[in-house]
Amino acid sequence: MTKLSVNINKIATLRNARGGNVPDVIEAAKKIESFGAQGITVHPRPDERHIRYNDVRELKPVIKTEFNIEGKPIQDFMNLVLAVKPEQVTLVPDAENAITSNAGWDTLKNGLYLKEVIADFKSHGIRTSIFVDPDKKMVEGAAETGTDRIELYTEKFAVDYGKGDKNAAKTYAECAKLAHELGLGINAGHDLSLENIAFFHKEVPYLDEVSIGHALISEALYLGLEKTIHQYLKLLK
Ligand SMILES: CC(=O)[C@@H](O)[C@H](O)COP(=O)(O)O
Ligand SMILES: NCC(=O)COP(=O)(O)O
Repeated sequence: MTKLSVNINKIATLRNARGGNVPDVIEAAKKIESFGAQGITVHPRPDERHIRYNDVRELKPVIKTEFNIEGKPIQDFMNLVLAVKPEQVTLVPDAENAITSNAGWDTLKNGLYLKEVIADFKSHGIRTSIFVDPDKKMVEGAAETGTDRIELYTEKFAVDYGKGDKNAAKTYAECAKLAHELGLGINAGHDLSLENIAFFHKEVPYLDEVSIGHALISEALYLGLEKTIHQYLKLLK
C-alpha cells in the first residue's frame, strides 16, 4: 500500500487571501486525517505566502498520522524542523521567485552539503527525503548522502501523461527500481491528481508515499474533501 500525505499549503493560501482564519488549516488537517489520509504535508517558504512557520508549530500537536515538512534547508527552516520534530523532512531546492517547486536537487553538485544537513536531521530521529528529478545519476547521488528516502518530482510525468504518452512513467519506474536496490525508500509528488495517480501507482514499484496538494484540494471543491480522499485511497491500494 502507498500512503497518501495531503499537502495543505493550498488551504493556507486560500486563508491568506483574506487575512483571517478561514479556512482554518488546523481544522482542515484534523478532518483530512479523519477521512483516512495517512499523512499531512506542509511546505513553508521563506516569504510564508502559503503555510506559515507558526502554522507548522501549531499543527505538530494536532497531527496523529505522519507529519512531513518540505522545504529548502536554510537556517530558519532547519531551526523550525528541529524544534517541531516531524516524522519526515523533505529537502527541496526551492528556486528564488518560483511560483512552486520547479526542479529536484543536483545531488552530485550538492552532495557534501546534503550529507551534512541529512546527518543533522537524522541525529534528531527525523526521517529524511530528497526531492529529485527522475534521473538515475541523481538517485545514485542521493544514496551517497545517507538519506532514508527520495521524493521523485512528478511534474514531467503529469505533463507527459496529460498528452497521452504511454511511457510517461517509464523513467520513474527505472529510478524507483534503482533507488530500491540502493536501499532507499521512495516517495513521489507534484501535480499528481485523480486523473493520473492510478497509472503512476500501477507503473512505479516500491512507492512508499505520495504527497498531493494542488489537484486534491481543487478536486475537493467539486467532490468534497471526504469523497476526494476516499477516491485517492482506493486508487493507492
Ligand atoms: C515539493 C513539491 O513538489 C511541491 O509541490 C510543494 O510542496 C507544493 O508546494 P506549493 O503548494 O507551495 O506550491
Ligand atoms: N511534494 C509534493 C506535494 O507536497 C504536493 O505537490 P502538489 O500536489 O501541490 O503539486
